[in-house]
Amino acid sequence: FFVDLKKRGMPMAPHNLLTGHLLILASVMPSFPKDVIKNYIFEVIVRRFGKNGAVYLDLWPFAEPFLILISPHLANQANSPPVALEKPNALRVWTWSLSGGTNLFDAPPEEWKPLRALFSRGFSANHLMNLVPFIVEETQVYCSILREHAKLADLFFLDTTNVKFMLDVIGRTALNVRLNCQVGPNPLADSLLSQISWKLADQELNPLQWLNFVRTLMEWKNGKMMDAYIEKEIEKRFKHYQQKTVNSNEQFESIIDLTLQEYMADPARSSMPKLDKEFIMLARRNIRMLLFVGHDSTGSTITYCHYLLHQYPETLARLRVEHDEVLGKDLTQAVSKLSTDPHLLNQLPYTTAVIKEALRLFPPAASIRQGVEGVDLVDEEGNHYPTGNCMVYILHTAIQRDPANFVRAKEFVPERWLVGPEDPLYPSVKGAWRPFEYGPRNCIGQLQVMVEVKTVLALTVREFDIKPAYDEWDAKNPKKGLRTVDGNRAYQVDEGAAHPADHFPCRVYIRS
Ligand code: HEM
Repeated sequence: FFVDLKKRGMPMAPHNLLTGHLLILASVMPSFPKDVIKNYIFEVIVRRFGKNGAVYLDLWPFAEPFLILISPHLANQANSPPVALEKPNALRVWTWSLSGGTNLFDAPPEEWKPLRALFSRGFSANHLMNLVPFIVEETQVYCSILREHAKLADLFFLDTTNVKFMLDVIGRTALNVRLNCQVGPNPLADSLLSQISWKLADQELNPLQWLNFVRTLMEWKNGKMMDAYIEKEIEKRFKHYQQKTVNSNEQFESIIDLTLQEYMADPARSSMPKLDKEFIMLARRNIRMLLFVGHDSTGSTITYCHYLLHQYPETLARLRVEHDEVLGKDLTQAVSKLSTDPHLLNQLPYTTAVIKEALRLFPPAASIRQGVEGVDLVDEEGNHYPTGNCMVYILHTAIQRDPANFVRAKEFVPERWLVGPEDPLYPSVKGAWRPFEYGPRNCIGQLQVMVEVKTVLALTVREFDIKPAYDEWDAKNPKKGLRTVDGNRAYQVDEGAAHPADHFPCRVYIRS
């Protein structure tokens, strides 16, 4: 396949019949810290050997052929059907131990369409505002944990704290249950976190993964635990649904409640006395998947917001002014104001810009599609790139940090999201900001992310100063080798989503 691509003049690094591009990959790796996310390495290969932001990469026997993209122009085409709808099998190897089987995230097109329709009500803008009081409630627990760390004056790992915080939030918004994993053990949260940690970062690239029997056993055990917990909660939601037809005053409904209503709206099902097996399986798998995608990337985004705000004190000051203006200077009032009037979150344009800019510099995800035989991408010069037989991989970090796409690309400049087309800062390249991807399979949870992160920033940045403690951590834990990427110590590592290296050691202080 690669010999043929090469004959047709497709861009790639020098190719060896036996080792493909593995040695090229190995030659780039030493210029990065050992634990770095592979996307940084792929970017170097595209820039060195690619053409107009595309390169073919052969990592056999570890992976299927890749077509890697760092051009917004080509990425936009990859997110138009038919390529936009197809997900590769390699992705399923990774996601199924988390979800237990096919789900909205990885389903083939014909199964995906009805699933997306079934779940979309739970993610609508209107519904999201109902969630704010519950997000606020979990944020109060989060703040009390930060206060405790401030009191103890200890070094702790902000990213780990944020991941648990977001698990509590997604437990609430997806399943209507308080997991309380910020403050203690919870079987569902613990099994999910164990499942993630058992997944070798390189699982999808390792053809011998099935030899690890202990992991297989642990994945089975964690899966059973998650299924049992979720099934019990789904049954509770079904009982609630049945009662609710009598008492329709209840305000709050989680994603599973709305999905259940949508499912039962079919007249053939409306008189069902109990839930059918088909729905239970579908709900179980998708709730498992939502618990994963709904906490991981958002936790990382909150960490990077704090990291960048610490590095840019003027931005932090401006953010605090916006919160004073919209929520009042009395911090004790902010909680009740947000809970009673969640629409206040729509009056925080600078906060929105801060989050968008953090997602630009440190996008927690990338995008992957299965190419389709006979479908080519075409660059600005008219060159064709066949997608058939390839996983089409779009590198968000590379696109979003590229000076060709953004003025002052490496700097944290939220102001760029507030200016008009006449301003040189204005982001004018179509598809250059794509943390949630575009097209039919874009992130269904993106509005929820913005609501969650705005709430957290609104309730933390005025009370706390969060200071990275990497220097202190490194002094206590000396390691050989590189420890920064592009000057950043909090470079991204692969932990499901992309997270800051070493879980972001930090100290927190209460502001006077
Ligand atoms: C900062 C946080 C998040 C980021 C950056 C993010 C990013 C993404 C991206 C890039 C995709 C497309 C993946 C691809 O093209 O291969 C995606 C899909 C998806 N995301 Fe998110 N996501 C975030 C949070 C969430 C949340 C909170 C939820 C739900 C509670 C969620 C649910 C989903 C689902 C279900 C899909 C699959 C959609 C489909 O195929 O129809 N995400 N996300």
